[in-house]
Amino acid sequence: MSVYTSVSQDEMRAWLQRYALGELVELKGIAAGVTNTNYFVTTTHGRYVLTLFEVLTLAEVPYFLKLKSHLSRHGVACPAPIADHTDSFASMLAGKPACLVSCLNGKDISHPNATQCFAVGEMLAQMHLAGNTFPMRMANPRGPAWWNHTAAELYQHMPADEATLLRDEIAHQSSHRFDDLPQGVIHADLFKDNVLMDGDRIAGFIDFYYACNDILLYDVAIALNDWARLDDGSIDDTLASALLSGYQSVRPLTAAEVKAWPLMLRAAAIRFWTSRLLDYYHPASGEMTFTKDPGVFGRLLQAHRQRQHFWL
Ligand SMILES: Nc1ncnc2c1ncn2[C@@H]1O[C@H](COP(=O)(O)OP(=O)(O)OP(=O)(O)O)[C@@H](O)[C@H]1O
Ligand SMILES: N[C@@H](CCO)C(=O)O
Repeated sequence: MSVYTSVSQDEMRAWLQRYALGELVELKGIAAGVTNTNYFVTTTHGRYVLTLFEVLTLAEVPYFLKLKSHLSRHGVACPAPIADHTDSFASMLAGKPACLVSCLNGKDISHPNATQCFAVGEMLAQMHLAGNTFPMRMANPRGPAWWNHTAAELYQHMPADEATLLRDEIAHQSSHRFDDLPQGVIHADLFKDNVLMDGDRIAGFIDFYYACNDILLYDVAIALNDWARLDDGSIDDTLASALLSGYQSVRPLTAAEVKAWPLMLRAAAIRFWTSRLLDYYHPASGEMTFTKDPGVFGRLLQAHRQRQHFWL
């Protein structure tokens, strides 16, 4: 399904000469994934994942690959990019920027248990600490400025009560400053489908393509809003507490973060409500889109606004 760009065995064999990875044994397309083309590549040296970037340019890719390399070198569970004989992580293949990363032994899960939520929180905090020494910088492409101007265009399409809620929440968020909160490298999209699990162990975080510099607590809120959310849209107290305990077992939250936490959960809900609304009302033309339900995040925002207890 998500093999948009086909790579032939011959093309792959020739491209592999750039690497010290032996000879091609098998090349197999991966059905999962929405944005990029991915293949499992087996060589005489081992198993790797090939990604052909369908949107990012060759100039844009190094930030993400260098970040993954940095995190992996620091022990954070994520794929390690493989460097070629020119010491580059990416080059063109079949007309697209392409890279090879280590293949992780795990699967994404849709119904995590508390142990798994604890492990995700713990690894996220490890990632935040390891990110402190990453020298490159990236602004958040989906921060408040983005949701502000994107939502302004969406209100006209939305049911009036939902538009009022989104408008009111964005105004409320704009009146708060979070400058005193710890910042660093964040994943910014740590949903369940972006973590491969091996039982209760994290095999690896994947899909770093929204990674950027921003408020660390915002990343925790994004993860909690997905990992602790049940099928009926409600947040499970046990899963939420487990994720936060895991996080704080590595990096305890500051007093300023504890104070900002309720609003941060709401900010994280706005981010994905807005992006899903955008996909819903304006699906990108010519692209195969798999629109996810925006309403989930509207209801979650409403629930967070009424919540009295925040698991801290
Ligand atoms: N390093 C890896 N090791 C093992 N499997 C991987 C690895 N990277 C990706 N996969 C598999 O490939 C699938 C698709 O990857 P991914 O979700 O990154 O696709 P994408 O199209 O690049 O991103 P998205 O779906 O978020 O737009 C994953 O669900 C996972 O099954
Ligand atoms: N994780 C996002 C999609 C990728 O940004 C969502 O579920 O809306």
